[in-house]
Amino acid sequence: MATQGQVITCKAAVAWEPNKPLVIEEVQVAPPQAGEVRVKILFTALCHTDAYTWGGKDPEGLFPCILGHEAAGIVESVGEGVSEVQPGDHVIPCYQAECRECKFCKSGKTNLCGKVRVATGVGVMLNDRQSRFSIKGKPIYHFMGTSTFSQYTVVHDVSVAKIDPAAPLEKVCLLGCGVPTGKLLHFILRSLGAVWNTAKVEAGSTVAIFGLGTVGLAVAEGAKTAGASRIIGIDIDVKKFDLAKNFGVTEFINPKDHEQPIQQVIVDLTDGGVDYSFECIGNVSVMRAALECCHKGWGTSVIVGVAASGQEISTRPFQLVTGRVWKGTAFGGFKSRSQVPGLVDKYMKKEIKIDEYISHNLTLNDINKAFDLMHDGASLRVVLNMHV
Ligand SMILES: NC(=O)c1ccc[n+]([C@@H]2O[C@H](COP(=O)([O-])OP(=O)(O)OC[C@H]3O[C@@H](n4cnc5c(N)ncnc54)[C@H](O)[C@@H]3O)[C@@H](O)[C@H]2O)c1
Ligand SMILES: N[C@@H](CCC(=O)N[C@@H](CSCO)C(=O)NCC(=O)O)C(=O)O
Ligand SMILES: [Zn+2]
Ligand SMILES: [Zn+2]
Repeated sequence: MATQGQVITCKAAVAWEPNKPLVIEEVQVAPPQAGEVRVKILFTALCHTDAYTWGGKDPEGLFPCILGHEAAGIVESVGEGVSEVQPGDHVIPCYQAECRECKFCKSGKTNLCGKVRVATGVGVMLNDRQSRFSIKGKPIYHFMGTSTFSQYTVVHDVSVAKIDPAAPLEKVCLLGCGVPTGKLLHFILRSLGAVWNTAKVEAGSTVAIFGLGTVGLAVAEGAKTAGASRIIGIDIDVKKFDLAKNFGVTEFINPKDHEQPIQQVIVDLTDGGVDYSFECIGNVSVMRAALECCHKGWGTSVIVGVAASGQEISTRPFQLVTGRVWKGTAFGGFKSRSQVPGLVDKYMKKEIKIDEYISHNLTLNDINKAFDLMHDGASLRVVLNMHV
């Protein structure tokens, strides 16, 4: 291919400083080194985590950088030793890597992978601890090992999932983060004990979901599929309530309508608390409420939201002594390279929703408008066409 082994100059949205509008720049993207893959990004969506890092709340946030981690594209070229993908393959970059060799991957206990995390946390590639992005010689940091707000990006080979080439990339890009993250209910249930019959356990269970963005709505969809009898959605933005009905939410609570703490409101409504709760916001006070609205003896609360640097969670230990369980998840517990292709197949068979989470389609040039829509609560997922 003409570009193989060459530096590619293309457009990317660069975050020069926290909170300052992203700037569409011409960036130079170096060829992939050993174990790396250069991907032409066709479509990317925005996730709240991009806004969080851009907002200066991420202790791992480095500037200038190229954000973005929910995307789909086509492999342009591969570095030495890359065997699982080749130019032309359709792929989803995966911020959560899967090397299949490290102690995390081999543990059978987690979807986290240790192979490249040390590099992706500091915005560089593992090989030489350098960035593949630059502008006139000035390095620009990578983000989450994906940097999908660029027309071309370089990722580690352990961070790319090969998918069905028939899948529409403008839709399945959402499988790079938000939708799988919300599909975590089955993972949580599995981790509670393989001997349980999931369907029987779940029939009749009650669920509270704090935050009805894409992640919270995907949790609702999963809870509905699992047979939950009551799915209580909690949000301070009433616009989310009508929408959330389509994803299985059966009751709504706006904390602003209540004087009592929201956990008390939910405990009163549910005869002592819910079986499962999910915090999909990133607010540590809400995390506490989400734990404390769980039923004594068995209620499980899952932290999904990402909280700002320096924030800590707290509760009375008595909440845990009396049987509530507090846990968290990254990427819904899915092993990325192994399981993302299967999620694409499920979408193709109409077994999981994706289209319903896409509220806007814009272009890379509109990226700041897309962040405005997110901040105004006016969007679910905004998908950017990267080459228009
Ligand atoms: N753990 C993971 O793997 C993972 C993956 C993706 C996203 N996330 C995180 O999940 C969270 C949700 O992501 P998203 O993209 O769905 O975000 P989003 O911005 O689309 O949705 C957040 C929702 O929370 C609501 N909200 C805000 N403050 C609230 C409050 N105090 N009480 C009730 N509702 C409130 C907002 O109105 C909005 O509807 C973010 O923190 C994101 O960083 C985590
Ligand atoms: N950099 C932050 C951590 C951010 C975080 O927790 N990220 C989630 C994914 S959010 C996707 O939208 C995650 O998967 N974490 C596990 C990991 O990063 O390995 C910080 O340092 O606080
Ligand atoms: Zn995300
Ligand atoms: Zn690994």
